[in-house]
Amino acid sequence: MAADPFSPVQIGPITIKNRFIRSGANETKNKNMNPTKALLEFHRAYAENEVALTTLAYIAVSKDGRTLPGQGTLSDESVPHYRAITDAIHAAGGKASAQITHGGSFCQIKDLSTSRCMSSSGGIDKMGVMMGRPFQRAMTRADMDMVRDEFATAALRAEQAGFDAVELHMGHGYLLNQYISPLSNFRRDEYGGSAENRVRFPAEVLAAVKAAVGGRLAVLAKINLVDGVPKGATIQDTIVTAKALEAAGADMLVLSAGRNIESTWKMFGSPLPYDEMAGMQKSLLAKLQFAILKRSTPKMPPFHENYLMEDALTLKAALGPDRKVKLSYLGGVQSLTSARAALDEGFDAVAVARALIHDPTLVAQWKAGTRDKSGCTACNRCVAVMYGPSGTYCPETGNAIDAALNQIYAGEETRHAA
Ligand SMILES: Cc1cc2nc3c(=O)[nH]c(=O)nc-3n(C[C@H](O)[C@H](O)[C@H](O)COP(=O)(O)O)c2cc1C
Repeated sequence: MAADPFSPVQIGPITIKNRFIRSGANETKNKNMNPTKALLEFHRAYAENEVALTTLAYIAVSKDGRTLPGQGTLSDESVPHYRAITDAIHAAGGKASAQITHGGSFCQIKDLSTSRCMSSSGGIDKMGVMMGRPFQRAMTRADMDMVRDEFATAALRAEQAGFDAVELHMGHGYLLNQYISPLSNFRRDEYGGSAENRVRFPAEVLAAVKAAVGGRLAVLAKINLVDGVPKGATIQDTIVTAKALEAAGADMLVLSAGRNIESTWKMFGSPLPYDEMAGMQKSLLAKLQFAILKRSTPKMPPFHENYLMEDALTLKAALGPDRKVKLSYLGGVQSLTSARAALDEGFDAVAVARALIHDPTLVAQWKAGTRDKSGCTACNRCVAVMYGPSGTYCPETGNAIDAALNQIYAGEETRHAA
């Protein structure tokens, strides 16, 4: 029977009050790797407006794992800052998830990281070429142990900071996806080759996180259904990936698609505004990067709601009726009607990013019955401004928790009052 969108659902050891998850979307509202009051207000608004689980996006497991200056890390220093945010979310009736991640070969911004970029495989990285830091090295077993332990430590710090869940980012081309995807994994050991081998390290990381916090925090993994380009991960690969992550103890899989360089259109179901993004860059190399990405974007059908449904249904069917792992549909949920359609298909929850960036009160409006369709046009200008000084907001609505908040708080850090 189809779930009521406003009925609770259990994810591992936690229960969230309804089926709506605010999907992780880089807020870039941290300063010196610590969250700001703007980040607190950003997420408080979601919790006050009926989002059951709001995800603080891209929290790097180490300083070297960041890809943008406004991203945070879970360090001993930042724990009290994050505690202030989770307290605010809890007081507003919501729950908080920390998306923990590492950029791997995407960590090319020289001022951000201290060491040479590392990835599943060595060589020249396409993004790195344009950022002036082209070479990445293949991770050794010692590197893999270090990163695995960093994920587990970050999860423990997330628990200290009052988070209810952690989400391991295994999609979109970041480090753990650099193992899963055949576009970036050329290893010849037991961590490369078949889909079973490619998911082995991400599954080890998940098992370490589960051993650290499982039973107290929900452990989610965000994965790609498909990479969306020839030679990329297929849905058959992802069936193997999902089964391995379920066996490693994942409580929920959040089902995304596409890679940051090769196939952003697959991730978003609509093209990125590359001209606007190029215009915001100072360096010629960065402008060139966006021009190349624009040229490589294929002609695609117009954006439509629930654009990842077909692959999501294939995966769900392959996991079978007795699957233990919960599944969150994601991709183009822009109305209560499309959210209901996903729940009617048997998904346990829906994750929403752009429609909630456009209007953080949307789920409350759905609950009150005052609105169905979001006004978000999937123009993706929120992605373009993410690289600017205000961090992520909707330039179309300039919503209540946008740049104004950043001005009020001017990057002020959020220290817990206690
Ligand atoms: C501005 C912006 C930033 C994003 N940053 C992240 C991120 O940090 N981590 C992540 O997993 N996904 C990120 N995403 C992807 C979204 O979580 C989501 O997968 C995608 O937008 C499709 O969902 P939607 O149709 O509900 O927007 C971002 C999306 C947007 C629009």
